[in-house]
Amino acid sequence: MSTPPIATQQSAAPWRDPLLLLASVFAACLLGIASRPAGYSAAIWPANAVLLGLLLRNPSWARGPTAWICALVGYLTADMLTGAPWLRALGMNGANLLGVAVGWLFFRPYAASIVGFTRQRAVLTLLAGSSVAALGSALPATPVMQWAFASQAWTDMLMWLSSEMYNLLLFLPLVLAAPRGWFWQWDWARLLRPLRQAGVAPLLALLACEALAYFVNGPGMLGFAVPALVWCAMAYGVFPITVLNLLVCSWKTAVAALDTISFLPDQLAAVTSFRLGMALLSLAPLAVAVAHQLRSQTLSQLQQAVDHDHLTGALSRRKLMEQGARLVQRLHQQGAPVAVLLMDLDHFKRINDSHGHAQGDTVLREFAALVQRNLRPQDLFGRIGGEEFALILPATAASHAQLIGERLRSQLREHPFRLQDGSALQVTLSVGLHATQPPSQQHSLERLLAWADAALYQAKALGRDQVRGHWADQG
Ligand SMILES: Nc1nc2c(ncn2[C@@H]2O[C@H](COP(=O)(O)OP(=O)(O)OP(=O)(O)O)[C@@H](O)[C@H]2O)c(=O)[nH]1
Repeated sequence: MSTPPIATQQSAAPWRDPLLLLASVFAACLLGIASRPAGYSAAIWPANAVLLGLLLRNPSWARGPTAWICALVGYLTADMLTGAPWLRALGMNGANLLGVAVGWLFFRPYAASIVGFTRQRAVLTLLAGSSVAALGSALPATPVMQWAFASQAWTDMLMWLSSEMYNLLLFLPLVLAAPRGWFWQWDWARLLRPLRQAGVAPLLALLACEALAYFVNGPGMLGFAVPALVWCAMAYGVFPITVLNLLVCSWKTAVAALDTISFLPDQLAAVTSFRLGMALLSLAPLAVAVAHQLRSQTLSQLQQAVDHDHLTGALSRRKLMEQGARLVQRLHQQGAPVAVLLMDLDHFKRINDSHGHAQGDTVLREFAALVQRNLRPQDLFGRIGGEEFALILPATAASHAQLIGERLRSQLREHPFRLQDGSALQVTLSVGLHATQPPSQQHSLERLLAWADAALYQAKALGRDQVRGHWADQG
């Protein structure tokens, strides 16, 4: 699945993208600042992941200085409006920006697969890139933290690193997997579609697991949600699982913050272990959702290939017979007429022999396109084999079917097939048709096709380039 940039869905005003970036960074910073314990850096910091995700989704933004300047303004404004000294804000946010730049350089070659998670390896790429980006900001941040909070270098380094891993592995997938246009449209019907399709059972299982984890408590509670998250991943898909991962981890973080962990350096081991554990656990459901999404896409591509003729895009014979039989049966039950047309290009072998197989293929393709332009959505069009095609027209009387056959025949006759030497090739069509006379006639699709075939045989025998009908009283 290729996911186009979030922010290119509407008419592009030149100020809109930088403003969106600035506002996103500013809002994400405020969220992080709200989680900041007194006297230390924030417990969660989504701004870097949000910025990195936006830059990866909109590659042109990162090339000029505007996006980077807007991002810095967003960081600094949020920090200074909430009372941070300007020198500390500059140092810490410089480290944030450096981490984003390192992450962007790492992810840039993989942007096509990581945006929308279109390859299975994207989850491992996410882990590798997030580790590099986290290190890219933790290294320059460490001396700033030491200076700002008079703490120990090793402690600051690990606190920052684990926080960045947590933020990147939870917020970045959300931005990367957000569906097309989601940011602008807030299309709730579309967002809730997975829930409507797959039902609420996986979600209820998740709530039950979390309730159990809350009451059982202890270090093992981190893993309680995993089975339900895996179920949600298979049921709902990639974007919903990034949202659920974030909600579950935020909930666990809030419970841990109220209960046992202070998110201050004096609990370095617990904080680091908790953050890394949470972030790494979220990769399992994400990997399942990505694998499931890719499998579904492959299956639907295979189904498409099986159901359609690869040269002309018409239905395959098998699909036509399957769908057509159901359609004919339904029309019989409704007492509605149905017409069946068998169409065969005249002297097609000569086209192949005189102008080559490739030219023959072009004729087949253009003929199929011509027919398809004439179809209603409810009509079925399939390739029976070689240069023979069938049309099943529901609720169509014989006289109307005859007109359609004539129209296709004359359109093909006038269609300008251009040969390589510039000359024109004329192709003609023979059509045999049969239409049922409801309510008395009830015949199988095979029977209707056999009668249409008898009519086609007549059309060929009478000189080709014509439409012949077969009526039931002809036997
Ligand atoms: N180019 C091309 N030729 C095909 C394809 N499938 C079948 N054919 C050719 O279609 C030709 C059909 O020839 P015939 O069955 O003798 O029919 P015709 O020449 O159209 O003669 P009439 O039907 O009697 O008018 C054969 O030469 C096949 O090789 C295809 O996918 N591409």
